[in-house]
Amino acid sequence: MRARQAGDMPARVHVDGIDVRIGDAHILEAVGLVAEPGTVVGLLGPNGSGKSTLLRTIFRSLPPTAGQVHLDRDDVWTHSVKWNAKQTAVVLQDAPTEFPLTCSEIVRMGRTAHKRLLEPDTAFDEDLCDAAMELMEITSLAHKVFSHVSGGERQRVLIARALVQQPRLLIMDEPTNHLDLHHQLSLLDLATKLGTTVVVALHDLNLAARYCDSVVLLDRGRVVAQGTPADVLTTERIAEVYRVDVQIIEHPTTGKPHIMLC
Ligand SMILES: Nc1ncnc2c1ncn2[C@@H]1O[C@H](COP(=O)(O)OP(=O)(O)OP(=O)(O)O)[C@@H](O)[C@H]1O
Repeated sequence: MRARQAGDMPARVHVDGIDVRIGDAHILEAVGLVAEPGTVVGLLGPNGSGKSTLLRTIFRSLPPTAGQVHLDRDDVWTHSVKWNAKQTAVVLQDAPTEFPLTCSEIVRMGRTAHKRLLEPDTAFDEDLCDAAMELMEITSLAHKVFSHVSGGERQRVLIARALVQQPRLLIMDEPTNHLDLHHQLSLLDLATKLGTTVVVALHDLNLAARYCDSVVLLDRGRVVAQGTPADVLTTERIAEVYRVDVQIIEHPTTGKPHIMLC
């Protein structure tokens, strides 16, 4: 399944000098990052370091106090919600569960950004939704009520909804949280193959090292380091930022850094 519409290119994301202040709290300070088109960029950092807040400024949910977010040449904050919905799909940590809708209806909602009000689904929409549900292994859940399925199943429904949106940028906030090991690996493997640009907040450093082209390490609202996982994830930095002693080896199969607790 392709994550984009024919003719649409994956976005280049440029976040520059982002500050977020809420009341007296300075939550993000001069944060910047670049996600090259079609790459997977991991946002890492301890609890409260600012990952979700940064993602919210990128998908136009929380206006920054200063700084800019560009998708290619477009400043997302100068465009409408509708425009942004055509570019960016978002999978968040805590999905509302009160919808009286089936899983299939939730997935179909992903097509809304590309349609006019009350425009019926086409055969193309149907095919896209069927393919996304198959890919996320949720076809058997199609007629189940979204709020009645498990946390991991709900997460996979929401990922399928994001895929049918055919975004140029896919943002995911700790998408592996509710997923079992098989679905964690297949989701991140899929992220590397979609061809769209992906910015994903992750807690699992080994998954980040394995699947991300580059990572941005945040601590207390500031970028500590960014670059390839091998450059950023050093024993010294992990000890400093996470307050945990680790050993790092080269994974015998993937050749990627593999982090082990001491
Ligand atoms: N609306 C708000 N008002 C005040 N403080 C806030 C608000 N939203 C977030 N914060 C604070 O900003 C900081 C960063 O929060 P954020 O959710 O971005 O962190 P995170 O890195 O995503 O954390 P986690 O890994 O726990 O999900 C936290 O200290 C949080 O308490």
